[in-house]
Amino acid sequence: KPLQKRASGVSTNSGDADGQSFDYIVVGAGLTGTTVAARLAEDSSVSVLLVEAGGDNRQDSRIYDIYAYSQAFNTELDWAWETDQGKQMHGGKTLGGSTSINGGHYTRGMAEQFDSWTKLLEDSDANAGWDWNGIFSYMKKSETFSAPNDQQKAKGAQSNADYHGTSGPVQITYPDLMYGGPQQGAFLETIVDLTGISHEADINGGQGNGVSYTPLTLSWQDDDHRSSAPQAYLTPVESDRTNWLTLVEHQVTKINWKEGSSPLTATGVEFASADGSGNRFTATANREVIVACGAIQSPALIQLSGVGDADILNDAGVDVVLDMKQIGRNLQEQTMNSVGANGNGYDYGGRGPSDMIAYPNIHELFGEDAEASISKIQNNVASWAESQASAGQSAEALRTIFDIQADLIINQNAPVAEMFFDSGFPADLGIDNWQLLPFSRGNVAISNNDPFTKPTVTVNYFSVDWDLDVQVAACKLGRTILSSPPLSDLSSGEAVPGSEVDGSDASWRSWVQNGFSAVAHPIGTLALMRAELGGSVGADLKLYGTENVRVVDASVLPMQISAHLSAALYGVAEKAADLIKASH
Ligand SMILES: Cc1cc2nc3c(=O)[nH]c(=O)nc-3n(C[C@H](O)[C@H](O)[C@H](O)COP(=O)(O)OP(=O)(O)OC[C@H]3O[C@@H](n4cnc5c(N)ncnc54)[C@H](O)[C@@H]3O)c2cc1C
Repeated sequence: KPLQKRASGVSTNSGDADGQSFDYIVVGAGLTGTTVAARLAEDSSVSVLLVEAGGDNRQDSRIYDIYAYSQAFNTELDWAWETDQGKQMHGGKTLGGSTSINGGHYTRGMAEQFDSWTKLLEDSDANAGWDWNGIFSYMKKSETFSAPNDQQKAKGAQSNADYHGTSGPVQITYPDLMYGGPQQGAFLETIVDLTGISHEADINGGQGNGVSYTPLTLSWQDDDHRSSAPQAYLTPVESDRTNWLTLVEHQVTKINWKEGSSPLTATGVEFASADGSGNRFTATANREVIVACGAIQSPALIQLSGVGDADILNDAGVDVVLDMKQIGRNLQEQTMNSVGANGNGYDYGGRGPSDMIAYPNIHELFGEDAEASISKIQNNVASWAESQASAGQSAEALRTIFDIQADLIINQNAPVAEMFFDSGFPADLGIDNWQLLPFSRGNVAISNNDPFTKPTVTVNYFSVDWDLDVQVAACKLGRTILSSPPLSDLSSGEAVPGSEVDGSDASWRSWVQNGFSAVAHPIGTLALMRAELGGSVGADLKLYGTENVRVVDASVLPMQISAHLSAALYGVAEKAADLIKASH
């Protein structure tokens, strides 16, 4: 019997996957799903189906134009989840997921933060490569770094070749229209003067604590357009990889299980048109189902498939297949407030995007109040674990995790805030400030059995008040920086918050709490940790209790890192692809 010819490339036709079988079915064509699917499909003897709820918008300028940041928000390209406290969290609903709508800023965090993940795993998995060295090598594998050219160097960009890859799919470099005016350099000088933070030539080698010009995920060979996950991993091989089908505009509605199997064995997935209309279809997975829907939709999909906290599933009307209360817990999201001053008419000297970022540690952020903040952590970490227990596995489990987090902050100088110097937002001289390492924990839970109802997202922002201390300290330091030389020489006065904040702690706290936004860096909801700590996957990334379901996306990060997330996640996804390949 001749082999049936299977469809490949990017399709909107459900019939191309319905009733078909594939070796691997990858759910969600965002950062991690696209990376894993592409690497698996390098083996021409296996077949790969990648399913994406959003459309293929690669030709849409809101996607490819790196200067169009935020134009996709609250459109069909954005999940725009509502969260507690009336906030909204953005996430890409399009081929490429959040890499198609994100800011493109490329930073990696601190080596010790990755190393700490091994402490959360079983002892037997301590050498499985879930540490800085292991993930750093995979970050490099994903990357082609183009060192700054002479004009970019003249504007301040520097790099260290040892930190970067030269032959990976994701293009990393500086924009041609990089700002060359006085503002970025003045911010750098001012924050170094005020805090003693070190000026790092290239912050992407695991040092993480410092202030630096930082590169972006964009391609100079392609007019400085965005180097999204599909532009990197799919577009170049789209017509060659006849063993790889990407089905867009279709949402996976549940994972199908083999009746009575234990551990649970996935037979494939059910899917439907992403507008929620029409029939349910089925595709079969010969080997594995790989979940990559991001930290909000992945736990929701697993709950819809009958795996999760029995109380949540019962309330939602979903039959319980496996009671695992940790699914969707341990959510960690960050908070942002921006401060700004009007300029004195100086020339920006380019178009950006902004690329000057500071990552202060607790001493640099709090200055003379640092010891008090350290004592606050030491004296309260046990009670915080108690107060967050319902969003974790138990108070005891959270205590173990919080002790590791506290050690990173207190003893390893892990950066506690990001201060992103933003030319033109919210005023000429802008600083976006965010708390990087919250102790507050939240959760994601489906509210009914309709896969097209978005899950309930509860972040519990600032439920540990130290998180608010950090957010306030960053905004205060931002104000001080804006009013100190040499940056203040470029200013004609503070614009935000201005007279709304009189400088008292109370006025800062209320301004921050009223005005903050979610950063859109959710992680942790299916964490890479021991089950007793509230983890959902082990070092092989297999969902506990299952035979052939892996999770490869931002859900698995057990704790926040002091960086934007994409660099780390490309590393995680590259590593995931290798371990899946090696296991068959
Ligand atoms: C507004 C914004 C700005 C950001 N800025 C930066 C930045 O400057 N630098 C940086 O490094 N990081 C940034 N990030 C973070 C980074 O982009 C994300 O952390 C990363 O993309 C997450 O990867 P992921 O694979 O977990 O999820 P995603 O990339 O979000 O992909 C998940 C995909 O799954 C799809 N999906 C979900 N459910 C289903 C389903 N049931 N069936 C089929 N498909 C489904 C989604 O539509 C989506 O395409 C930003 C993120 C956002 C939202």
